[in-house]
Amino acid sequence: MFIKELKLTHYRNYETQTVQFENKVNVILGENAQGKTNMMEAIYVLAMAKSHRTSNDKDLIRWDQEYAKIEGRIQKHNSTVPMQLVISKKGKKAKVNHIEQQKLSQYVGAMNVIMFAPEDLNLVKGNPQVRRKFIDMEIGQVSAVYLHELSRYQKLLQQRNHYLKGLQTKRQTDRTMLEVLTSQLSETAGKLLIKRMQFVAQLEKWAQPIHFGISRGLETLTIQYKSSIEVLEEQDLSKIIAAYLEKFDKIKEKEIERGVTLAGPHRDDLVFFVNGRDVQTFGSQGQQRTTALSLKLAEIDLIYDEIGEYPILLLDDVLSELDDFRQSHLLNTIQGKVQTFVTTTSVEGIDHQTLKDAATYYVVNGSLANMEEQE
Ligand SMILES: Nc1ncnc2c1ncn2[C@@H]1O[C@H](COP(=O)(O)OP(=O)(O)OP(=O)(O)O)[C@@H](O)[C@H]1O
Repeated sequence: MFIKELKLTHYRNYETQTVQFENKVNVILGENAQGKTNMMEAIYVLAMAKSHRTSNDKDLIRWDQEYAKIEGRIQKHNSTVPMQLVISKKGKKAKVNHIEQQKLSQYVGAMNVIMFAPEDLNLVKGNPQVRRKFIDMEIGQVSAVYLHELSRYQKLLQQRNHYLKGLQTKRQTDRTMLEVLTSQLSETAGKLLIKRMQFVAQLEKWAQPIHFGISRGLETLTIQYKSSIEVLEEQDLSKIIAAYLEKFDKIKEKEIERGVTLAGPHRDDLVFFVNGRDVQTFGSQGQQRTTALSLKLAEIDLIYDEIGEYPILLLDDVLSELDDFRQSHLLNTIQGKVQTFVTTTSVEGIDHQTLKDAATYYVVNGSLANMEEQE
């Protein structure tokens, strides 16, 4: 799939901007603080209905305005799909094919993007929360059911924590409600866990040959899903639910004492190994970078495998950060099949071949122009 046209209204430092894009590499050039990242973020938000860099939607609205609007025409399976997202102080409204989507979980997935920005190195280096968010966002792109289960899980978790706090302070003494919530939580946790384990197996399958290639055949990447229960190989839902119930039964007193839920997908993590060693602890900067890049590139194949279309790739400020070998590896992976957006302050350090075949845009103070049309 690819974006044919993007229109921004009152988005960050853009007043109104309409731009046509081609199904190839699009380079967005500009000095610092002109609006390069804002443009990439707008494409990401159009797809995911949330930003990768702020959880406060109001930040996306131009300072002097009441709402922000992102509209896109997406070419997909031989048809053009209009998408629209309006962000106002009251909330978000999303449309696909001019039809308003009642739930954002139904909207997400109509368009698929993969963002690779400098902070994605935190995927390996950062805390478990970053990796959990990565898993949730990526599965969510291809599974509306997963997003639905995830929001159910979060609600149940909140209720359960609230109830545990009540027991802790002895405002509550009856534990019946705790049992009900534990059983509902265990069932939802089981469904999430199975999806996550399937995702991680696929991710490893696609990332392994990519990592092997980038490391010139020297490194084998493996990924382990770390769960708060003993993970069962056969991924049988009823057995997993039983394992959660058993776990909760064991830690019941501790949970009441602490007033929080101590097991479940909200505490899980991913561990990346290179040649059997934990990259977070033992990996060099280069190995961590290669791991993050391999995971992002693997997602291109993974999404294609799931939906039969390549996603759109957003490389924000990272291409010039990669050495020539990693750059050419990346470009070989996407060549001719993945619409790619690259932001940079300078073309220096970017592979010649990439620039030769690319469309170049220049952004100054919230205004984007196609360099060829300018000439
Ligand atoms: N809600 C907003 N309304 C208006 N302007 C905003 C808003 N949010 C951010 N900006 C402005 O957008 C500009 C930053 O744009 P952006 O982050 O896209 O920079 P960039 O071109 O990617 O620069 P760099 O190369 O430094 O990353 C800043 O001038 C900032 O003040």
